[in-house]
Amino acid sequence: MRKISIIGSAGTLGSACAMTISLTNAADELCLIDVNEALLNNHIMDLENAFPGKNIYRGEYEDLIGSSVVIITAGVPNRNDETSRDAYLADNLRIFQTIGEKAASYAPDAIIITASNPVDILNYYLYKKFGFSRNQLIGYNLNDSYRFEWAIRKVLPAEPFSSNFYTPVIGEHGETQVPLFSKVQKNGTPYTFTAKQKDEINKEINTWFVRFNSLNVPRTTGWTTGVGILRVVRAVLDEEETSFIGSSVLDGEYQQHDISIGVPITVNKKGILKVQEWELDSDEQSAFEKSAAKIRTTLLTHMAHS
Ligand SMILES: NC(=O)c1ccc[n+]([C@@H]2O[C@H](COP(=O)([O-])OP(=O)(O)OC[C@H]3O[C@@H](n4cnc5c(N)ncnc54)[C@H](O)[C@@H]3O)[C@@H](O)[C@H]2O)c1
Repeated sequence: MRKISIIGSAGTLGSACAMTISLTNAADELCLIDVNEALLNNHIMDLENAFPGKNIYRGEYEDLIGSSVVIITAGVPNRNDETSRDAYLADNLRIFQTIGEKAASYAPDAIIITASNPVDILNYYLYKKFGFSRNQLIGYNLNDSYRFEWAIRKVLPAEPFSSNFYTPVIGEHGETQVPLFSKVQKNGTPYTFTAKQKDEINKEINTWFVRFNSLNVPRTTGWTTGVGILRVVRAVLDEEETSFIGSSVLDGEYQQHDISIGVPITVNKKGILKVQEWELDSDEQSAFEKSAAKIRTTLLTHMAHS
């Protein structure tokens, strides 16, 4: 019995995840939770018509019982004038106090996929405050790797759509993210970039968040995230091991402790089995260390008060 619950499911991300999951056979039961009852009922009336053979319903926190996977996309509304996801931290920490308590009491053994921002901090908060083990907690940051591929395709001349790219991004899900040019593969073969190409690709990545917000529409990236979270959900329901980048609480890997940050992880239905320790180029290593230092500073500033 594969029961998936989504907290924040009336929102852009949560409803997109409900849709992408419903399009597959990933869940036998989909429990949707949100404080915005009217909007959630609107989604449910729509989804149950689209998928009449599926068990999709509005739940309360008690209905988290029996969940194999809990996806958290709850958060305060997006604002267009922010340049950093950290701007939502204080408000979302308050929301996570309740969500963390409820998830820990009703679904203590579930795999928890957190998407709410800032994702590295909130994933670590769940670990530190509510007794989840680190293998249960995955912070969702795959959009960064998807965006790296998008930027590469934008910059490389006439790259056919049939080319298959592997484009991992580690570090913070934020301004200090680290695209791993040294690990990019095209059709399974390492790909080498010129310095100019790297600069152009970095520019696309580094200006993306501000450009997206400057459209002056408060909607976040529901489609990208719905696609990526489905991938993570399938991986954590499977006996087989899969690897991808996720934010994980570290315990000595990459010489880091007491933070959650984007790293390569191996997962299956038991959650995170292993953090893979890749050898990084020296510039990537120092960028990763800077990224970890930024997360640690934010944690020290905010967690002291929570
Ligand atoms: N990790 C990523 O890649 C990624 C990508 C996009 C957005 N995000 C983040 O995901 C979060 C959600 O984004 P969105 O666009 O779906 O926002 P949204 O405003 O559309 O939806 C958030 C939902 O959370 C609900 N909510 C608030 N407090 C709640 C609570 N205590 N319990 C249950 N539900 C609650 C709201 O009613 C709302 O429906 C934001 O923090 C956003 O920054 C992360």
